[in-house]
Amino acid sequence: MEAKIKAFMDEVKARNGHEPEFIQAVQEVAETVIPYIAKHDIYNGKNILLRMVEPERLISFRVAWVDDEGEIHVNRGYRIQMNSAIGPYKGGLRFHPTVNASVLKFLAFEQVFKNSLTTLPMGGGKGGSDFDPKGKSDDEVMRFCHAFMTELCRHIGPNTDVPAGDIGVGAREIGFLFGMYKKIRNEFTGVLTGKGLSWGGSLIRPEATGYGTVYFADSMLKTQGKSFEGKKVVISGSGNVAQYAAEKVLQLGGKVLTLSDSGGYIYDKDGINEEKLAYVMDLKNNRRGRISDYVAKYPSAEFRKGETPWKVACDIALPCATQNELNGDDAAQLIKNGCIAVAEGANMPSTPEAIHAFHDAKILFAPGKASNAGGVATSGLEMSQNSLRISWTREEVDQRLKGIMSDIHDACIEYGKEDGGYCNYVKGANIAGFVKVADAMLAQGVI
Ligand SMILES: NC(=O)C1=CN([C@@H]2O[C@H](COP(=O)(O)OP(=O)(O)OC[C@H]3O[C@@H](n4cnc5c(N)ncnc54)[C@H](OP(=O)(O)O)[C@@H]3O)[C@@H](O)[C@H]2O)C=CC1
Ligand SMILES: O=C(O)CCC(=O)C(=O)O
Repeated sequence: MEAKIKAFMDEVKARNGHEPEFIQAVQEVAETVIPYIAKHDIYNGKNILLRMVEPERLISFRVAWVDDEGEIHVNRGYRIQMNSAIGPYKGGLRFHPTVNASVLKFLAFEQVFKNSLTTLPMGGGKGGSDFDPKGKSDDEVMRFCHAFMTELCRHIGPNTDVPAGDIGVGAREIGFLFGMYKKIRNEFTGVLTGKGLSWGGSLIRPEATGYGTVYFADSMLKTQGKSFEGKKVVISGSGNVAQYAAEKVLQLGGKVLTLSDSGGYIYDKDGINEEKLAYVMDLKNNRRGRISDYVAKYPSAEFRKGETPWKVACDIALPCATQNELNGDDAAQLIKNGCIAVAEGANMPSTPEAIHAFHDAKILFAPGKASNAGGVATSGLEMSQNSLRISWTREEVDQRLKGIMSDIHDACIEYGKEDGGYCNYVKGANIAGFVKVADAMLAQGVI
């Protein structure tokens, strides 16, 4: 089996050698899915996984825009249309200086499995730009988004490809992107998700990724008769996912000790309660400030510059910032401090070494493609509401989100439970996600 996996990865590396994040994501899937394929005749000899690692379409384009001083800037825009076997391409747009083809291909690849796990009919895609919205005025962000959509609009549509937000793309950016799509195409349609409530958005979509991550972690804890009640929780990030993960942890009786951004993390030993979280939401979403500002408002908290929060002793860790933010040493520290569960709100935040450490220690570990799938699942619910031209209530969407997260948890258990009872959720998510897409690809022939 080792030889088979190596031969497969050699071929992937030969074609994508300069794309480390993409290779990392594929390696993790290959290690769990190739042994499964070997035991199931219908997939043998079809090169399904090799077809799945090649994007159906990779679009790259120039985005030229003018800043407030009249200076012209050029960024690179992308859309990776990875796999459409089970539905239109679906996945977020990331605006961040680290964006490149490797990062977006890893995200698009993960998205294929994640979207399959949601049980909704969505293929996988991802896109974005190396544009950095940080420090830009609202007008500059608007001009960039309009320029970006001027090209992207040719490649997307409600039955073709439906983008949404990700790092650096929130409600403000989705509004500007939607406005330009509508103007150019002269149609009001559900072409993006994460829209404002008065123009086609869904209740609970802003909360969905963070809430879903905590629902998934709660399901994992329940398998051991445990819950969030009274648990110390360490969270990284302070953006969309981190904020609503923190909100749900508080609702379930947990104590949130940390939040972070790329400048460092804040540690509040008294806990970040609802009032403090409301301050963070205003700071980040309206004033667009830094997490370090928290200690000026709440001086009993500490700001630890340039560090990640994994040294803080906790029961549960929720990495909700970015890829590879939690390495093998961090994992060892968490385990040493008695951490019992890790659920990824971000995409691929744990390095392979960290994941091996969690598995070796047999602690509960949920990979992002399972635990953060609530965001895209609720985007799928937004698409359904747009098609039906109706709006479901907050309670109705939340109930559906809970149901979907519980079904994903069950699917991971079905495919990931090992002898001795430990559930390898990475294996479970990869195989459960693979089966549905692979079966659709088999049915559709070699295309
Ligand atoms: N939004 C969604 O619905 C979904 C998001 N995700 C994933 O969740 C993660 C967070 O996304 P989201 O909350 O939407 O994004 P936001 O832009 O709202 O927030 C991102 C947060 O992560 C921090 N961050 C970004 N890059 C780094 C870095 N290199 N080092 C340390 N901190 C960093 C940011 O800090 P700073 O402001 O300093 O950059 C910010 O606090 C991403 O991995 C994303 O792919 C997954 C599923 C759905
Ligand atoms: O809501 C969506 O379509 C995309 C969410 C996303 O980008 C993700 O799940 O990583």
